[in-house]
Amino acid sequence: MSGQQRPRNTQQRRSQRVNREKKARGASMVGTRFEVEVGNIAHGGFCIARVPVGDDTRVVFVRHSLPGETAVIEITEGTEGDRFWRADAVEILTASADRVEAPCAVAGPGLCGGCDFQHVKPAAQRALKTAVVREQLLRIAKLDPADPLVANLVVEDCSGGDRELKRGLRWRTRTTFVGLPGAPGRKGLRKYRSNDVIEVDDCLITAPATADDSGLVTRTVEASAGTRDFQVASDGFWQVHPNAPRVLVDAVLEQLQPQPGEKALDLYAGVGLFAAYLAEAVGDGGKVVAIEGDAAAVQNAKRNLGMWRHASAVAGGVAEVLKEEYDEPFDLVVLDPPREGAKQAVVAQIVDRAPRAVSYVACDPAALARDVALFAEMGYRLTALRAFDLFPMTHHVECVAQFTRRDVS
Ligand SMILES: C[S@@+](CC[C@H](N)C(=O)[O-])C[C@H]1O[C@@H](n2cnc3c(N)ncnc32)[C@H](O)[C@@H]1O
Repeated sequence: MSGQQRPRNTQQRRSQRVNREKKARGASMVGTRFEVEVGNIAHGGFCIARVPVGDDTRVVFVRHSLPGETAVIEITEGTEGDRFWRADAVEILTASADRVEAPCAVAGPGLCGGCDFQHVKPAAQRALKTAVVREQLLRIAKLDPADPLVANLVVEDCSGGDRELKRGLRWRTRTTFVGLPGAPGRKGLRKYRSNDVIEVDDCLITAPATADDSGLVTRTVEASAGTRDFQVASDGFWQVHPNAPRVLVDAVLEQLQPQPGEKALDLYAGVGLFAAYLAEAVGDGGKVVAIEGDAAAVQNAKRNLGMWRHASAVAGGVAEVLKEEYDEPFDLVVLDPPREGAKQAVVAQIVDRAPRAVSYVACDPAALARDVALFAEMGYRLTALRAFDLFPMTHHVECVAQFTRRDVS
């Protein structure tokens, strides 16, 4: 379509707008190479580098690199006018002592987008994640670097001594493969920030026996507070790392210290993992309410909590159910929201119930940091923090944060 032609439909209008914006941002930088010194790790699995552009510098988010390395990077996204570019490290000139040969043959520039840290020793991966969690808490939640919760934070190894898990391999109990276009029967995974698929016959972070995809599956959790079975839809939410349920239940119970007779909320409850352990601990003089948005998960939570009359599972959005059905005090709250975090409305609802302790299971440290700031504004201090390496080889990290009302010692 020429510049003079009027766009005929929304798609053409959008593509005209995108072209105009691209022109304003200058020529594409994709494919351009620079030699850089790689700086700190950032949230998202890349390191920060800067390249000179005229009198200015440009920030570049570099994958497949490590802090302190010198490397040749190749720009993968960005135009001359953009404030930052994305790049892959395509040649390492001075390697970090933390660098290893990636165990996976499809990890690396332009290949599978599933892992970020295949080229990093497992212990060093945890150190990178520790740095990211700290940085988010300092920058977003404005915590003091000298605060022992920040200064002493260490992302914990969750392999439990298993040889493959210790190497960061064979931990994913669920992986969604996609069909390889034009090759029936062959499968793959998507490239980084792309819809292109790369063939992956054997994903090394995927556990050998993954769930089949029909009906219910039984998951057994052996936590310190006892062994329990849970019914989960095979396509429903369940913690992906085999040790995650145990590790998270132990951390949450350690933070909440539930007592007989107490009232507890399990928010974003899934099939009632935390609610079940809380129900046992508070006993029939107490009360546990699990709130979950996914109807199938709620049906399974009802089954999983069925043996306790003082425990119930309720379907609906957390903010709405709390407001409409549970506008009453609770002693304890555990929440495990999706990546975007709990946000203002839910934090305010939690604080309104005046719990003596809150345990917050967070899969995104930036969202956690935003919610730490909200809790602080509303009178709840961050009083304990643990972080777990439940997603080895990727930049993801799980945190469990305890908040305590300021007037509770
Ligand atoms: C990270 S999972 C946690 C599940 C559970 N705590 C567990 O460990 O198995 C988050 C859950 O929140 C649910 N969810 C997401 N947004 C919600 C909302 N606004 N209200 C209620 N549940 C929600 C999802 O369906 C999902 O089951």
